[in-house]
Amino acid sequence: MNLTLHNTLTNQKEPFISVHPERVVMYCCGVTVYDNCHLGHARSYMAWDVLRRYLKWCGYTVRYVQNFTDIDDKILHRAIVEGITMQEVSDRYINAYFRDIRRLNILDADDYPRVTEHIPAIHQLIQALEQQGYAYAIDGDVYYSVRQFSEYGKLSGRKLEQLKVGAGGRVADDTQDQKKRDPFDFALWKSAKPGEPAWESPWGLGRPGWHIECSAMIRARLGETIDIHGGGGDLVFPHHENEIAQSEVLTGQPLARYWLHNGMVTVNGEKMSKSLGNFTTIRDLLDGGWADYPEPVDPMAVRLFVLQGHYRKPLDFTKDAIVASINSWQTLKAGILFGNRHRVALSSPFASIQSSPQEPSSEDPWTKRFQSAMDDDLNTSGALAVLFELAKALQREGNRLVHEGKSQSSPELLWQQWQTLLYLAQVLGLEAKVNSDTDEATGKLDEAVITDLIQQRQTARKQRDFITADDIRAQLSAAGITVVDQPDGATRWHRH
Ligand SMILES: Nc1ncnc2c1ncn2[C@@H]1O[C@H](COP(=O)(O)OP(=O)(O)OP(=O)(O)O)[C@@H](O)[C@H]1O
Ligand SMILES: [Zn+2]
Repeated sequence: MNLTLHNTLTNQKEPFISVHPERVVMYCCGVTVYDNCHLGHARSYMAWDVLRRYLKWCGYTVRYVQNFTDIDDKILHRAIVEGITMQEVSDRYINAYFRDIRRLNILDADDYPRVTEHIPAIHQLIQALEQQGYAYAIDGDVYYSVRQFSEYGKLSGRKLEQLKVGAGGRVADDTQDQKKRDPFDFALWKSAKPGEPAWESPWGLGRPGWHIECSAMIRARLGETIDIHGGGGDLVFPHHENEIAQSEVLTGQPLARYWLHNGMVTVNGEKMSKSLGNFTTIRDLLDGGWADYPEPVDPMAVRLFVLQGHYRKPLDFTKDAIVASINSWQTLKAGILFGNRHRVALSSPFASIQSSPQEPSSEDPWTKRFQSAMDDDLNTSGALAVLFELAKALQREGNRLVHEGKSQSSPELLWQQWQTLLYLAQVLGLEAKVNSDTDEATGKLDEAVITDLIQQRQTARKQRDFITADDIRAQLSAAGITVVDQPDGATRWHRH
């Protein structure tokens, strides 16, 4: 196990060593649930999903917790506009979060704490800070006294003197800010304004500030020190800096050993964000609702788009980049479905396809290269290069099978390469679902494979390569598919 991860705290790549040798505890800041998720959110959660899958493959038991911010000015604003409660807004967008994020094959977290469920834990933490002189209350508001924490700024590398006054985060409020003893202080608890949802507290009716929620939820659900804390790079300051300040002054322990931050998805160089209005939702992208490319995009192509870049770097969202990923996915998918497509021709090891692929040996050269790329701070583009090489090698053999009736490598070797491809692709969450109506025992082709073959045949016909076109027709016919060319140039098919 040689995993190195870039730690924002030290600004360098460090060997990963967990607190407990077999377990990894991870927390990542979740979404504020007032709207549908966009591609920026998808990128963040995909990065942690890949890290989690990789850690599991490395043999760790991973506990992964991700919160939902369900108290926030933006949620409240939406509730007022729609004439519904804050909880109705957050419930709706929590459901939407699951609907969208699961389509991208991002695994569910082990736990999704919500702020509204942690009000007592938040009170306890604020009280402890107050008792020890790190927080003070004024007129029902409570503030963290930043100058009391000598290490403030250690994550972002900023010195207090350089900080912009009033950068308290998105919960900052002008009138309340005027009460602070020091402009750098930030709100832990905010007194209720008329008509706002509010909770009883030792300081009167109010609601928590934004930063305190993560400190309180980590403490309540995971303890004093976790292994990995993740989030977008835009959260380093002030959010994560404040989380450290709130938690570490009390425990004297690091809140997290490794702080990981993903780069932003950008549009023309600017962060994709709801507030800037330059966002594309996951849903629109997957359902053909993106004006630049009004066709449904395969969720796996979106995954490829994200994983082709390094998680720490900015990722510019353009039509060209998405189209390139759609095409790359076709290549990888053909490799992933190699066994399903050629099982009849290859018979023996392909006769019974298992539902989960066989784990490759650690001595396998493809696997070693994949692993060393991933060990290098999750170099997913390097890992993908290995998958593409495997897919292309299989594709060449597939073509031989179709054209020459036999492959160059033995079916056993092809089986092994194919299993390695399937297995490693799954470590990155890349899977081509075989339709449920596929009858694997009889070797029937599933729809994705058929459509793919028909597309290949159409391309061959356009290029006047009628031998390949006829081969594909024969292959489909052998699998029980009749191909009918329509007068308008389209091709239909049915099972015979
Ligand atoms: N454009 C983006 N690229 C990458 N990560 C992002 C992007 N936008 C948000 N994130 C990350 O997604 C997670 C949840 O974000 P959150 O709900 O706080 O959204 P946000 O930053 O307020 O976005 P918005 O301004 O669009 O509402 C955070 O870790 C955040 O850093
Ligand atoms: Zn957080």
